[in-house]
Amino acid sequence: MNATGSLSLEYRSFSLELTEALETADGTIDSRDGFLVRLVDGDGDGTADARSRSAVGYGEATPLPGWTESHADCERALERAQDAIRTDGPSGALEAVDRQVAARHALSLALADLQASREPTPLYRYLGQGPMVGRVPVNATIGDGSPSETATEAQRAVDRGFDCCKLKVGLRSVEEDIERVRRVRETVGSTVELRADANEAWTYEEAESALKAFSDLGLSILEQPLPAGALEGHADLRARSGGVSIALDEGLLEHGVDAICDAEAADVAVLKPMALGGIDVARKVAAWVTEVDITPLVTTTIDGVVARTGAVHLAAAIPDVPACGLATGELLATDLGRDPVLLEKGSAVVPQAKGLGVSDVWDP
Ligand SMILES: O=C(O)CCC(=O)c1ccccc1C(=O)O
Ligand SMILES: [Mg+2]
Repeated sequence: MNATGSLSLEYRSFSLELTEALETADGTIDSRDGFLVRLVDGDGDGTADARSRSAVGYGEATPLPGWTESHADCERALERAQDAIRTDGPSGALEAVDRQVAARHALSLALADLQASREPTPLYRYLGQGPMVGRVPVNATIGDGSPSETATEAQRAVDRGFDCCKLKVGLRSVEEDIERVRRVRETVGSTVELRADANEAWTYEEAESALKAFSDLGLSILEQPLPAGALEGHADLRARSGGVSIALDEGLLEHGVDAICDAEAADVAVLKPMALGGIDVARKVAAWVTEVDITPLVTTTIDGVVARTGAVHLAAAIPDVPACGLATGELLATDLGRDPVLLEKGSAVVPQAKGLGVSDVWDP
């Protein structure tokens, strides 16, 4: 692609309601507001040759308070990128959004989509240079609810083909959360993988008593039981987790890989491309954590189809990735366009078209 001149960035805002608010210990998510980004690379002289050389890349910035910059800061960053890309090309534009992770996510995704489309190769192969990957395993995401509501939701997910369910915990007493997991286990049987995400809700003592019960119930992963700051606490929990893997999500964003590794605070690292600043950054973090024997897994921040599909490509570029939190499209009442990712028997079918494989998203 040309360094300067022919590359232009456009963005438009969107608001996507969830079908039902997702209750987490961090707060309730009921709508996702952000910006769809389009990069157009073309000489624009109108000749057939120029048109055949012109290409489009899509990106999405969907800020989430507490995880990324604010909506207003994101918009200002995209404005800067729009100016910078004209004068200084992609590297100048990336520099202009360097500290706004959602805006950087959008720009870097649009650049990667454009470049992969030109090669032409599916985005995950452009990212990972690895073999063809047909599908990546995914988990169902289940919000807070009573024990019987939670069991019903989990069974519904299993009936639709999921074999891994992640339950949001930490909004009720630990006893009740244990009861929820118990009811789910009784309902779905022993072969379904169960995980829980406390989003920092617990004290050490609460986490310890939850882990004891969760271990007996065959829970595979407990995500972020303690506040992000508690690296030592997570390391201590790991030492007595009874076979339950400890995952850090908020903790990874706060401390980075080195500190987590030094403290031996995690078995699993949760990678959210929107919060890390892009799938390119997340891909590097994935390689880095793998090297220090931490298992990477990918989740969305309940994003629109552009960012969600980017996250599917990221997961496909990670060898032997465990089930990822990518089945979040079904939580949205509306979306930016047609979903190119089919969910089938607990897996996301990876698009094999060039680039992201997302089209028809620009016109609302
Ligand atoms: O991992 C999943 O199943 C879905 C993603 C998810 O749980 C999430 C979505 C938005 C914000 C935070 C989180 C989280 O993992 O803590
Ligand atoms: Mg989490």
